[in-house]
Amino acid sequence: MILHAIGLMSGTSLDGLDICFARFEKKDFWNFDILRAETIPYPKNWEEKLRNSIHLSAEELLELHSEYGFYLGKSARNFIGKHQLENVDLIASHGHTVFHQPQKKFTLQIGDGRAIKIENKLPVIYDFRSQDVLMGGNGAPLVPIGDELLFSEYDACLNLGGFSNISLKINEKRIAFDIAPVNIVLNKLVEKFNKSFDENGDLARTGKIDEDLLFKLNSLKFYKQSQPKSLGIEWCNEFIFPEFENMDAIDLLATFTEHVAQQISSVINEYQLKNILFTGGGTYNSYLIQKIKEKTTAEIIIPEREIIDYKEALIFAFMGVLRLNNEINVLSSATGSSYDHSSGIIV
Ligand SMILES: Nc1ncnc2c1ncn2[C@@H]1O[C@H](COP(=O)(O)OP(=O)(O)OP(=O)(O)O)[C@@H](O)[C@H]1O
Ligand SMILES: CC(=O)N[C@H]1[C@@H]2OC[C@@H](O2)[C@@H](O)[C@@H]1O[C@H](C)C(=O)O
Repeated sequence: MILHAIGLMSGTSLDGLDICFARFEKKDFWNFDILRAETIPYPKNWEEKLRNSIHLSAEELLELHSEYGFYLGKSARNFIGKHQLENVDLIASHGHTVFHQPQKKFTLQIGDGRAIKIENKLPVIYDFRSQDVLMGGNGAPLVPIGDELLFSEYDACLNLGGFSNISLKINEKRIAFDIAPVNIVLNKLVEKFNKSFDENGDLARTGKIDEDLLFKLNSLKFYKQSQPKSLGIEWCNEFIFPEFENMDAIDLLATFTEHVAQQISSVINEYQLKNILFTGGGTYNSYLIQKIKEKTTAEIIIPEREIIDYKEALIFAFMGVLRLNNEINVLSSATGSSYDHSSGIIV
């Protein structure tokens, strides 16, 4: 079986919309080939709209859900036109997460899939997380199904995005969980320097680690919880940002980078991982990578740019393919829901 799919992913860092067009073929195993991929940076007004979405009234949020759906649909249409793609079988869209509170059984990714369908007249699969949280799961992370079926040659896959999450296999069972917030915090800290991110970790490199703050951060309850577990921006607002009052921004960057490196390496060491595939924009933060390497003997594998940047969009495209075939696309061992299932609304 061969299917060609587009995956749309809007990450927590709000740097842009990742679009990945890939070919998937199932023989004994699934194979993939990324054919085209692109990040469409958000225009300032869209970045702001999405960033402010948590403060909207219910009515305004519904309006944004439609408007952003058309934005996604048009972006996919432009991408198809620009690359003259004639064989797209489906579009799978993650949407943009506004609220994520699995303990209260809700999660919201805006960007109405029906609007994407109107713009493209192709099968669209969207809303991949809600079913899982209704079933008592965390609704995240979802990419482990792709790690399991497309990247099984690695001991573990680790994503350094807005948050850091890992998926790994123990006793033939794939588990996954969020490790710590990463770029969502680092990006906020560099706003003071009129930058959108700490390129290669160069600012953090010059700062001084505040041992008291480091201890406080490492003592947060989340780090002691057992998996499955996941983080949301609400958690950073409540537990991370209040710790930052009155401190030098450079030292905060240095301390937080050290904190992330410690949390990540402690997971690598705890599970005695031998080789780990690193992806997500934080992989370009050479200072953070250097710090992680100093704290573990595991092999850190940094793949080609296409995989670093588009693995998540690729896996959402793949989840759409699985959904269309009615195959399992959410692993309950990763999300903590009651059983493996095939998730996503098809229109
Ligand atoms: N050269 C670089 N040096 C340091 N950090 C970088 C570099 N390039 C990208 N980044 C970081 O990576 C971020 C983007 O990463 P990515 O696109 O993986 O995040 P995301 O998809 O929004 O997150 P998530 O996976 O949590 O949804 C940027 O906002 C920036 O913080
Ligand atoms: C609720 C939500 O959007 N979670 C994202 C977020 O960004 C990274 C981390 O937090 C991960 O749990 C998840 O995304 C990835 C793609 C996932 O579900 O696997």
